[in-house]
Amino acid sequence: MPFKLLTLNAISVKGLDRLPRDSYEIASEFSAPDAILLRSHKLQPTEIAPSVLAIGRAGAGTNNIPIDYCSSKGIPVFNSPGANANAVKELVAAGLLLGSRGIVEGVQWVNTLTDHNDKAALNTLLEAQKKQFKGSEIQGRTLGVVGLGAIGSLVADMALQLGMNVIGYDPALSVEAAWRLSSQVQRAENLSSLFARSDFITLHLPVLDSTRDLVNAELLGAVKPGTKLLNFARQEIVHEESLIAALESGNLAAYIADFPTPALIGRTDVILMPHIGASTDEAEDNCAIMAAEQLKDFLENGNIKNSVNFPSLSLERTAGCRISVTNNNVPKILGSVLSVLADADINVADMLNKSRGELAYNLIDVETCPDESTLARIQSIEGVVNVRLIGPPRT
Ligand SMILES: NC(=O)c1ccc[n+]([C@@H]2O[C@H](COP(=O)([O-])OP(=O)(O)OC[C@H]3O[C@@H](n4cnc5c(N)ncnc54)[C@H](O)[C@@H]3O)[C@@H](O)[C@H]2O)c1
Ligand SMILES: O=C(O)[C@H](O)COP(=O)(O)O
Repeated sequence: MPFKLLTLNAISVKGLDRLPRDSYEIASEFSAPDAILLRSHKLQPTEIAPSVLAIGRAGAGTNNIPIDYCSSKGIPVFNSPGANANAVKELVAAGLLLGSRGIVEGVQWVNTLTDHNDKAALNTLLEAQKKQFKGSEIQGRTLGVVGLGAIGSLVADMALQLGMNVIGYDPALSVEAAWRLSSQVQRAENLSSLFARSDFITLHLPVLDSTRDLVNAELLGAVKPGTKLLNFARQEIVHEESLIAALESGNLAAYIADFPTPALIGRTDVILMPHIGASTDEAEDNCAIMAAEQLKDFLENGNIKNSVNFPSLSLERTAGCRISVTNNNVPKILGSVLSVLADADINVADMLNKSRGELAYNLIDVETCPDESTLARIQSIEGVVNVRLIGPPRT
């Protein structure tokens, strides 16, 4: 039986092509899909059918997915870390320049000159008026980067290459991200210090309960007059009323962001883009390929890579069947599962077990495939969230 994959956003064909059509049916409507692949679609628990085994986010942020609900149902949610980072970095470069030079106002003004048919007169007008659009250079200015993961570290490098000083803040920097980071990036001890020292501040962290409204009146009160804030992460990270107050006080000179809201649209001190940070051919392909390959490996082998709620786990296939078991992360459950297999005279060829937070996940390769009643006995063990029989390896 082919796997049914429900897509809830347009997903790059290059990604979908990683899923052979003899093994995968792909459609934007299915009543009982095996997996869901999406981008920013705001997924409601009611849209997740009981048949869903996994959810793939072709992108970085997973705040549009009800993660706690998925964990409670034993559904791993995957994302595509780093796959769109370069696209965002390039837009941040544009954002720094849009915030420093009279580009937006200048282009808008030029577009009003459609009835000027005389080239020489037009040129005289342009030369007389261009002083309105004078800006300043970013070289030598200080950029504060909040969040030094896939995007933040690329932005930091790009800014150094443009001759900026870079200060970074990330309280949970991963070891890989730390290795990627240039030694020229100065470390801020805390956010207030970063906000106080920067000419530009750029946000590259996820929206979580702990980061919602992180940029508040106190932090915005600490900035130097003339500071510009860039937000290509998520609107929810910036407290909107405090942002508007900081702009109106003149302390914050500009807000350049990828997340328009009614209160921000039309302000001359705000430049808004329609959430296009990851909207490049390259990023869309990279994200879709990564998400599709991760879902494929999970559906066909139970392996997990780049999940935001499950542990990473990969076990090379042996010839026979594989069972995956998700359970609450408490003692004795794995022992009970193995007892059920022993009672059914099923020999274990290989196994791997890992936990993350409140969940544990196990892959058990068996020499004979268990029948429905053996699987039902495993499912009935207290603390088992779900059990799945994965057929022999596909070639
Ligand atoms: N505009 C867009 O189209 C677009 C595209 C991609 C990603 N994003 C957003 O950018 C976010 C970051 O993406 P990424 O790929 O760099 O993710 P990432 O996971 O590689 O990096 C995020 C970093 O933020 C850090 N962090 C967490 N809490 C923090 C805090 N309180 N203060 C400072 N740092 C903190 C983490 O430790 C991590 O290093 C995504 O979660 C998404 O919301 C937006
Ligand atoms: O978190 C992300 O990856 C970005 O916000 C991109 O979202 P998109 O896939 O809807 O463009």
